[in-house]
Amino acid sequence: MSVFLNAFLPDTDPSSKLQVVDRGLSKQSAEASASPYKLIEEEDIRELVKPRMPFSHKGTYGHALIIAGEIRTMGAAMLAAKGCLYGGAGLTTVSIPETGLTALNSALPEVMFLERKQLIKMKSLKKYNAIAIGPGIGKLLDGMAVLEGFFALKRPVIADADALGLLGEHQDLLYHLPKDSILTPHVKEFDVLFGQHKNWWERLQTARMEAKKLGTVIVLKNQFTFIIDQQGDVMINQTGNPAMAQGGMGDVLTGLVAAYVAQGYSAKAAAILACYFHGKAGDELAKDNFSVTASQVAEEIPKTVKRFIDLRSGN
Ligand SMILES: NC(=O)C1=CN([C@@H]2O[C@H](COP(=O)(O)OP(=O)(O)OC[C@H]3O[C@@H](n4cnc5c(N)ncnc54)[C@H](O)[C@@H]3O)[C@@H](O)[C@H]2O)[C@@H](O)CC1
Ligand SMILES: Nc1ncnc2c1ncn2[C@@H]1O[C@H](COP(=O)(O)OP(=O)(O)O)[C@@H](O)[C@H]1O
Repeated sequence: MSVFLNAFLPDTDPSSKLQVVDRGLSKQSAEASASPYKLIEEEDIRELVKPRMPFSHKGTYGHALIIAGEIRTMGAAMLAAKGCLYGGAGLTTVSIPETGLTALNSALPEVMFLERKQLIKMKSLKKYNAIAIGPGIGKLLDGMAVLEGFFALKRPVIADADALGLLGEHQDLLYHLPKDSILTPHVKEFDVLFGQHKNWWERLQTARMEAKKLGTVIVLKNQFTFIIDQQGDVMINQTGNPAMAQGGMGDVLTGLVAAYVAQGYSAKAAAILACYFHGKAGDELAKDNFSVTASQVAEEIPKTVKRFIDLRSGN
């Protein structure tokens, strides 16, 4: 039986009711029969996810830098760092204001710290395999200078929350985003970036066009998150549930995306794996909990991934 796009949208319109969604990612949209809309299936994740290797060490799994937090939203930085740590990055460094250092060392002793003033020293950034910017940075950090620096280095970034606000205000910068960057807007942030939309069908058409034009991956978050790749194909994530509708959930997702980029996955694969396991961890927690916190989701991720891999290998 065919599945139609409107089943995954919070609103309806005639076009989405007619748009067929393919099950699974294997069909390519160049094929005549393939739809640009594809449901992510368990089988797709099985093909993407890589096991931890014998004789591997922290260097094998990459070093992620998370630029996040200000006085009132230091928690966003902690949650993003936590998502990255529990997502399996070999090393995680967070750049927060120094006022958050005691909290960081108490809550997440595994995570290292980078002073904000180091961010504009480009040489010191070369060692990072993934750079995420935005959760809770507010307006205190000179985010523009930092973003311009990354862009000059041509380093892809994962941009979320307040960094998306900055890109929305400075469209010239948006169109200089390094290729293979990942944008992770929720619906309001998406409209700040690309203008107001009447409905989700229109929003998806814009996302497809912009992802192609920018050469980036766009993760448009909702109950069903849409991952739009550089070719304009739309992958629909089916995991996740309303118990996860709590502040900080997106911050954990950003950290998780960074963890997968650091581990060497492509921008598209990192976005797919992060959305899938983030939602699946939330689904497992929601079996016993009416609502789940962002911290719980981060902490659940290693178990969720382990169970998934063990099921594949029949353990
Ligand atoms: N512990 C912390 O420090 C937290 C910090 N956070 C950070 O705080 C900053 C600002 O977050 P805010 O929550 O104020 O601003 P947001 O821009 O995230 O949200 C503003 C409002 O938009 C609406 N909205 C959000 N998502 C929506 C959706 N999918 N559909 C419809 N409406 C939606 C909600 O009414 C929300 O109150 C961000 O940088 C964020 O990363 C938040 O993540 C919450 C937790
Ligand atoms: N009802 C829901 N069903 C599935 N996932 C949800 C639901 N509500 C929120 N989420 C997930 O939680 C995250 C929320 O992100 P975001 O709005 O950026 O949160 P925050 O800014 O508070 O960190 C997204 O990944 C979204 O898919």
